Amino acid sequence: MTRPVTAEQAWKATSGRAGRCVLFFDFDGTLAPVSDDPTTVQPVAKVMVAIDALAEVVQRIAIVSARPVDFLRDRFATAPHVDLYGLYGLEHSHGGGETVTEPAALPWIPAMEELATRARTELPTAVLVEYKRLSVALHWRTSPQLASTVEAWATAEAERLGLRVQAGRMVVELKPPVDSDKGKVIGEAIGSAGCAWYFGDDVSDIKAFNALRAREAADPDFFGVCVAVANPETGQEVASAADLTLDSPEALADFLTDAIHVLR
Ligand SMILES: O=P(O)(O)OC[C@H]1O[C@H](O[C@H]2O[C@H](CO)[C@@H](O)[C@H](O)[C@H]2O)[C@H](O)[C@@H](O)[C@@H]1O
Repeated sequence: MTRPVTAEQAWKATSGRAGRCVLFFDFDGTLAPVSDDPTTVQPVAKVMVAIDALAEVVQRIAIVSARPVDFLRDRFATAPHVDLYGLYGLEHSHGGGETVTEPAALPWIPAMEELATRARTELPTAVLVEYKRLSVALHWRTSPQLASTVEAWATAEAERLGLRVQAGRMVVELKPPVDSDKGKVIGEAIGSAGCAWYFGDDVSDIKAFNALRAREAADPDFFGVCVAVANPETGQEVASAADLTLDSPEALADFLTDAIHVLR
């Protein structure tokens, strides 16, 4: 299909191949509204209802997130058919099965634990340190004036320890130097699907968009749709890279609910 597409055109094109289509979703800011406390967020209830219904018509549904799989499993406990890719693909779990961790990342667990402890000691107490076993996220949402302090600390630690830095919405994350990102996840997880949608809100999701584009370029029969969930923090960068833009996780819930009727 020649771009730009409308939502109606995109779902219509999907309906002819729904059984060969994968729906990929980012979590924070896409399925769940952003809030100050990362530990308490939940997906929008109506999204969960729509995902359940869509799972019956599409080939597969997967979450591709920077969160650990355990966190995602807790949120998707009622939807074991949803595949989970956590920590940018360093962990995954399929069909409610065990969590598999990328072996190359395992030796980094002690360094990450130590890093989180030092972050709590060395950074201002207003910075929220989120230890995720294989990565550490440093949040300044409740104290935006600390952004440059946190970024400078993270950059210095990344250089000192040989870690990778991932920027996000009022957060910077330190990760092991293991090749894994949302683009790589999508490139591998698409498998032999004939169609895929990716929904995301943050800069790390652009790599997933690019992976769909690359697949489309390599396979003219493949149909990919990239959807941005808009927000003032990532601004135009994600929206510009997408085919379609939605206003919020709540708008995504309505969008998916409408799609059920087209795909059935
Ligand atoms: O890949 P994602 O699922 O989108 O995860 C990205 C980051 O999401 C979380 O942080 C973001 O959401 C928090 C809760 O709403 C918010 O407080 C924070 O400001 C956002 O950056 C998560 O806590 C991070 O670990 C993820 O990297």
